[in-house]
Amino acid sequence: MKKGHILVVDDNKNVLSALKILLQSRFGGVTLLSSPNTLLSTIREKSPDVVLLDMNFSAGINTGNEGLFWLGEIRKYFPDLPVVFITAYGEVDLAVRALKEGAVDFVVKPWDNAKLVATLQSAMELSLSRKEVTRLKEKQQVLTHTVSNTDEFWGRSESIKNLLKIADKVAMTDANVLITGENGTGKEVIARRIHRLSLRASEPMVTVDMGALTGTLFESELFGHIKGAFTDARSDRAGKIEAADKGTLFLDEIGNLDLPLQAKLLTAIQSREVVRVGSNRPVPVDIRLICATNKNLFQAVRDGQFREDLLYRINTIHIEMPALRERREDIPGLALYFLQRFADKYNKQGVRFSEEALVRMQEYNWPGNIRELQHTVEKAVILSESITIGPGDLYLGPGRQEPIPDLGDMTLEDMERVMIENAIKRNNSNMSAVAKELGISRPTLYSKLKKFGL
Ligand SMILES: Nc1ncnc2c1ncn2[C@@H]1O[C@H](COP(=O)(O)OP(=O)(O)OP(=O)(O)O)[C@@H](O)[C@H]1O
Repeated sequence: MKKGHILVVDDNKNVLSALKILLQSRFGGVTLLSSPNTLLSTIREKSPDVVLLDMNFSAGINTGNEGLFWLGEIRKYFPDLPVVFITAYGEVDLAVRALKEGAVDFVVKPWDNAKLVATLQSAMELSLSRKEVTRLKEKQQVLTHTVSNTDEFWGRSESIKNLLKIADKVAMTDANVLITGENGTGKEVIARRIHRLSLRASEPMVTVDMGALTGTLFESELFGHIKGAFTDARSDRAGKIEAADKGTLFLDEIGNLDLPLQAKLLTAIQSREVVRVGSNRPVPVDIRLICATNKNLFQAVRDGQFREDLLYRINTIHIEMPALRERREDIPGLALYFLQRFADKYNKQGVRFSEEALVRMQEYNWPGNIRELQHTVEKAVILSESITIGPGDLYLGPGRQEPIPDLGDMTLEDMERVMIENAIKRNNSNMSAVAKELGISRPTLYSKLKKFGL
């Protein structure tokens, strides 16, 4: 399919008609202008992807100043719109000046058709990727402004108060932050809060889930690629690191990154530059890095699975999210917060918890943490037939409400092991059910089984 819209500005009628014939068979649309006087209003009206601009318009004057003037105007009002100059033979010095002032390329008259089309096509790809970045930034701004403080509820426990104090203080700096903690403890929520309170809040926070992609695709997702770098690379594309320029890059599940990519990421962080796949041209980037993981990266370093120098780079400030069972005093507040939210969403105003339901929630261990509490409350609001949600409406399952055993001298690891062993027994070794009950993914469960030799 033909795509892209080219605006051609040249005072020579013959040039215009020749270009029209050539370009309309290759691009989605062509607009011709014989004088630049209405250039800005035409751009506003037609939204072209590329402007092909002559350097001289007044008869007898060939200083190129007119072209440069109009280039300046376009850059002022439409900074993302690529401009390609068309110059007379012998004006190459002038064209070089135009490149310095922001034109993306130039072609010399009389032009070679194939070369001209190729030049416009790559300018158009540039235009599309600039538009994509702008779109992402705008979208992010909308998100940043619609997520207000009321979308967070933290609680009053000492551990949470201390954590928020550190997070809010570090937000204003550009320090890299590592957030660790079990699944569902709010690592992403705290990352968003740090971004929102930072000086970069009007720029995007770009999230990359390091567990979702592998190999070249992943590398290109992070670093971008140039056309032809691999089979599916049909055009130049900026990666997520470039898209986060001037904003925050949130790398979720950083513990899943393999060693070769850890080395590339480290180089990018140290040099503050990225090199797109297939290119050797570094592009400068200005990012604030926030990483999250549920893995113990210090252990991963000892096991040779994570680079120590990278860990040292990403954890200038380390925030450890407490598990919900370690701050039980916050459970009722969080439950009521979610109750209010879902009562509004499902139009069940007036719905409330019975005393027993609140006690049961406070005693329960919440292996899936806040995410599990949120789902439990949502399900209860949807399914409960009375205005009062009782313990039975929480569907926490009999196995999950066992009294907390006397922990004696047990370490955190011992407890984890016992929890896994009990869950395996309860679920007759059905590993999907075990993972679900514990609120962790199957790969996480298997790596824990391996670790404990179960
Ligand atoms: N302080 C909070 N206030 C309100 N909701 C929260 C809070 N913390 C977490 N949540 C909710 O709990 C869910 C899990 O939070 P989040 O995704 O931030 O956890 P996570 O630790 O990043 O999880 P994972 O490790 O599984 O990616 C989300 O739906 C989030 O909205």
